[in-house]
Amino acid sequence: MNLSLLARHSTLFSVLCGSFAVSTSLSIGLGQLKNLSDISWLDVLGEGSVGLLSIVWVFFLLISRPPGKVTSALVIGLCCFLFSASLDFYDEFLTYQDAATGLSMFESIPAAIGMFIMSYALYQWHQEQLVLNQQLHSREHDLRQHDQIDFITKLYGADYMRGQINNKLIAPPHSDFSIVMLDIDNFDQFNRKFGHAEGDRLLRQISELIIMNLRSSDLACRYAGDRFVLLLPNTGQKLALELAEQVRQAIFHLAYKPYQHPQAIYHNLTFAIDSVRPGDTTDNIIDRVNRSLDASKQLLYPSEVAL
Ligand SMILES: Nc1nc2c(ncn2[C@@H]2O[C@H](COP(=O)(O)OP(=O)(O)OP(=O)(O)O)[C@@H](O)[C@H]2O)c(=O)[nH]1
Repeated sequence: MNLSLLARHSTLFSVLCGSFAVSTSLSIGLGQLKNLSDISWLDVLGEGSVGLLSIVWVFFLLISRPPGKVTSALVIGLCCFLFSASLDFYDEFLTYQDAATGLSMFESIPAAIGMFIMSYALYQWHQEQLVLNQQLHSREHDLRQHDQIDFITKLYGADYMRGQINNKLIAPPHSDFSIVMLDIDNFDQFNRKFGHAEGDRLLRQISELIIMNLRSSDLACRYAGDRFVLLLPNTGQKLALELAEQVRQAIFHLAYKPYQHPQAIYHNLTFAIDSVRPGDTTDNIIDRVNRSLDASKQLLYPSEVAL
């Protein structure tokens, strides 16, 4: 279970605690304890479970979704629901005098409002998912092999990439096929300054930007660490250069804000391009583009790249 998103939802966490605190104070302030014999334990179990499960739902939302309008609406809707559920739960232990009977009369109103808010948010979530599915579809070429997907970036890994290059080499006719290898500059420094979890988040965002800038026929893979490979079928070197430069520009303009760091951090990529030549094998293409990238890095950062 990845809890890294939890720390970014402090406001929503306060809303959850606030709704719980208000319902508890209202109930305790206005009610009087029932006799034990008047308590229906079956109702306590049922209503207690509803409240508890609402909290579990909020927890899973907070660890699954990034901050944003849809997440806020889902959590606020659930908090309204939890507000009613907790009043209902306290009802089982408390009786209210005439002046406070309004509380039990109106206790279901927040739940209804919460359901409306959640319905709206679920519709927005559905729209969001349609866009994501479209992106997934375009990067997958109809074939998804889950065991070959990189856990952090959700891109295909190096093994899948090798398989795809192999297939391309053995399948005639041999049209233009270019390979771009990209490497994030100074990623190690970023990792050391902001931590590994932030590094993972940055890798994810960069991967999403890469996908968004590719055509439906292209494939992006995570080769290793901060190094990515783009496989571009039916693409000569000139077009490959244009595509790689578009990706570089997109990432260069990503204003990435690490957690609790007010200033945006910008990143550059270095890339190398190669095209399949007659008699090539998968290993020598990868080796060639790898060496070409190392050479470019060495020119840009002479002291950092090992020979
Ligand atoms: N957060 C995170 N870091 C990773 C992962 N895999 C590799 N790294 C880190 O990526 C960094 C790669 O370092 P380098 O190869 O020196 O890359 P660099 O700092 O970009 O240096 P240049 O390529 O010369 O610009 C190291 O700090 C690795 O620990 C990962 O999955 N997540």
